[in-house]
Amino acid sequence: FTRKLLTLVLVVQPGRVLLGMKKRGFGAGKWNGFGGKVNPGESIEQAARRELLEESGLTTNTLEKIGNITFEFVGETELMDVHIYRADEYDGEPTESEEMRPQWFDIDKIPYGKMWADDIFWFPLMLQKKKFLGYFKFHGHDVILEQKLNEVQQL
Ligand SMILES: CN1CCN(c2cc(NC3CC3)nc(N)n2)CC1
Repeated sequence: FTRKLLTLVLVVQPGRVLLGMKKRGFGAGKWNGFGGKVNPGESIEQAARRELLEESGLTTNTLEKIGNITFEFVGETELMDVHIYRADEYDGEPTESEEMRPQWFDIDKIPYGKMWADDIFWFPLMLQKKKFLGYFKFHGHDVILEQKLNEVQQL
């Protein structure tokens, strides 16, 4: 298998989380955090900051590494290696971009039915500020065939 480095940033405030409606490309039509690819010569954290700014208009001083999930898709040889961060503070105003339409969601109204199927499993850990390692094997984009998710003390 080859691994593709990807980032995902969740901006969390007391009682609410900022999600973006993906307008095009991979995951279009789903609510998600903000993220993308890691360019050559960029650290994963720098890539996460860049994508947060590009996709939401926000910057942050408090990017906490909280998770790492590997995704396998049946029949594909490229794994997705998603590095997940939490930002508890931010600067700027959530701004729609070409990629994303941002919206705040109350924690008890997170639209899991309109998000990637894995989110319902690890969001609760993210919201409790736990750190985790995960592995999800997908058949297509909607069916999880296998999953592993473990809390860890450090990433
Ligand atoms: C650049 N993006 C960032 C986020 N990302 C994913 C993937 C994902 N599940 C995988 C089955 C697709 N679940 C969430 N929540 N985010 C993919 C790549």
